[in-house]
Amino acid sequence: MEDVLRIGGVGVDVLAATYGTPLYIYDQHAIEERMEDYRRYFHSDVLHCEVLYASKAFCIQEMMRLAKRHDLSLDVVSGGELYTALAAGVDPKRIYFHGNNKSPREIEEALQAGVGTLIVDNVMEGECLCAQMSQRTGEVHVLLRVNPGVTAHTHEYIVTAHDDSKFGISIHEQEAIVRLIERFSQTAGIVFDGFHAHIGSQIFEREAFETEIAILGRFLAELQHTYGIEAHSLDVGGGFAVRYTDADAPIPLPQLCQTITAACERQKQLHGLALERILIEPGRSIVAQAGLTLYTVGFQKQTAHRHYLFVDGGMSDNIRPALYQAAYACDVANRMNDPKTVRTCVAGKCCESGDVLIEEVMLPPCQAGDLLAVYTTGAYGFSMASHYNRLPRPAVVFIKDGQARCVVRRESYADLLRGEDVET
Ligand SMILES: Cc1ncc(COP(=O)(O)O)c(C=O)c1O
Ligand SMILES: N[C@@H](CCCC[NH3+])C(=O)O
Repeated sequence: MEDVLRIGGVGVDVLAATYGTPLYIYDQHAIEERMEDYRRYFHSDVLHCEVLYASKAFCIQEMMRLAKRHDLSLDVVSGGELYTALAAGVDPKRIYFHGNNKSPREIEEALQAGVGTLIVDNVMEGECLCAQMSQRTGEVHVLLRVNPGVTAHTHEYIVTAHDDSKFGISIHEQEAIVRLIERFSQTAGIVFDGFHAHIGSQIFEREAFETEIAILGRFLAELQHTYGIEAHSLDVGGGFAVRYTDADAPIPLPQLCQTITAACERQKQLHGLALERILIEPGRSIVAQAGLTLYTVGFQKQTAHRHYLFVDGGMSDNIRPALYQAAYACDVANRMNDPKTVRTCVAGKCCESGDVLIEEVMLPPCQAGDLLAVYTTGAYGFSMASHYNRLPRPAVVFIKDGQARCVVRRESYADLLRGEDVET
């Protein structure tokens, strides 16, 4: 192995010298390969299969363009994500608009743009949509988000389908669901397609998805056989785990896709469902492993129990360790062959004791100016970045075929003042 880490054939020392640090670096080929793999493996002979990229994981125009090029649809959850997708030239019909509290204005924007499908999250939103549709012409497809009450084993902040979740209507509220679907059928322009559920994020167990689908199957059967409501589409969400450290063993993609398609086929057959189409919404598992964050090492210090190594970013570019106690792996990227002899705590530069990127990792002795690569930061890093402590957001670089290209420029101090030239 060379002393300097290379991404897509380019040395990270060259990238740091050209674009500065902190820097989000993506292997574009890895993203595209993953998109293709999803398209290849999410397949059924019985059901039409559709893959949506959950853009919240990493929402920039270039990602939207890649999704479009690889024929993925898009999941957006806000006017801002929708705006980004449209700006990138995504066909609005391929956009699915999620969110538990879309504003009336966002709904209006989505309808105006001709967004293909709205995922209605609660009864009030459904009523708001019906009211807006009765004032206009055109058509919108609707999926209703239901909460199947599945508790997946992941961090409590990213579980989305326990009984008291803020997302979706509980499948136990059948009357409310039936009434809402009736309202949809009475409203010109609304085409009710079926249901959506999403049980959480970074989920490792196949059984969680099998349980989700079995519960949804029984629910669809009850609606179909008791009320004559046919759901032609079922979107089972995303949440597929990735490998952040050696402790993680995600379900391999072919098995994951097979688990989902087989479970859906089984439910269709078991209950004689009218189901024709199934959808999944991977976000993290498309981009996380294709990305890393490159930092420059600054000062170090020894306390009674810890050796601290400070880097030039931190919770402002990666909130996940502070928010979810997320674990990451890293290397001193210009000393890849040096023996790892120092038990190190990697901390950021933000004014918070919790600004620790990696609690404990063995690293080689290193100096100010060395480069530290934190792996698997491609999802929910840039998209959850903040300006805390007025740190400008890092640049984003995509590497393909040995060529680097800056797809988001580094923010300047002047960018931080944008919007403040008002009523002084
Ligand atoms: C509705 C919905 N779909 C898809 C996703 C994407 O999840 P992940 O990035 O874990 O695949 C999320 C986030 O958890 C979500 O809330
Ligand atoms: N942002 C979270 C996951 C939430 C996904 C959106 N529902 C993470 O970084 O793990």
